[in-house]
Amino acid sequence: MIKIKGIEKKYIKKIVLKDINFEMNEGSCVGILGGNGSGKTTLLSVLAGILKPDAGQFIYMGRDLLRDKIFRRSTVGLIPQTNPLIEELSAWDNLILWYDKNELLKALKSGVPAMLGIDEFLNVRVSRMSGGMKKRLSIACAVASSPRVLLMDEPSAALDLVCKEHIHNYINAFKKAGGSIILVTHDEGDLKLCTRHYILKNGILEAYIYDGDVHKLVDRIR
Ligand SMILES: Nc1ncnc2c1ncn2[C@@H]1O[C@H](COP(=O)(O)OP(=O)(O)OP(=O)(O)O)[C@@H](O)[C@H]1O
Repeated sequence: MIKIKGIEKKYIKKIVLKDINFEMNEGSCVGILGGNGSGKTTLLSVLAGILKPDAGQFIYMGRDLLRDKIFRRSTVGLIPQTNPLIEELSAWDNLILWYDKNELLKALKSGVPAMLGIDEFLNVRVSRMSGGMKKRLSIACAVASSPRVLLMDEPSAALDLVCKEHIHNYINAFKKAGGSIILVTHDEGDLKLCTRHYILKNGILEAYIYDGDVHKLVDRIR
């Protein structure tokens, strides 16, 4: 069981997150929805340890990941909105910054990089890659340490259908293997992968029952 308890965050005087609470089981995917500027990226940044919250806990296996840096590093993976890749380097050279060489060779045959089709563009420089190739490579880098909890910030934004399918297959496999995902998204396809949905609005997180009606969802987010 993963528990997010009482997360609060303000920037100078602007309160962005007010007492955020939710729980999730292993093998599930929680979708965080909300309008632009509602605080979704701030929430993921707090959970990833990039931003310090004003209050709150992120409990996994009874330990607070916000305070236990070493445990957090081996447990949580973040796939940010903007890719963390080095533009001048090839896919291989980026991957080798995250993986041990033998592990990488194995992973390219049967691990996440293989599932995401990265072997097809191993020697291509990041600066010459499409958005979809960069996103797939970012995911492969983020999961090098086999995290049990993945934080994904709009993984499907601006991707074509083939690339979305690669990423959706990966998300499903990750859940099936018992991993947990907190997914910030605006994408209809991503919403279907989520076992539960929440809307973040005016700093408050509320549960939402998504029934496939996007118009209803848009009205609620507005
Ligand atoms: N470093 C910062 N300093 C001050 N205000 C910030 C900072 N980062 C974000 N904000 C403000 O906090 C609010 C939440 O921003 P955040 O990026 O978390 O929203 P979001 O829901 O992820 O938006 P989007 O959907 O556009 O990516 C916004 O009003 C934003 O302007």
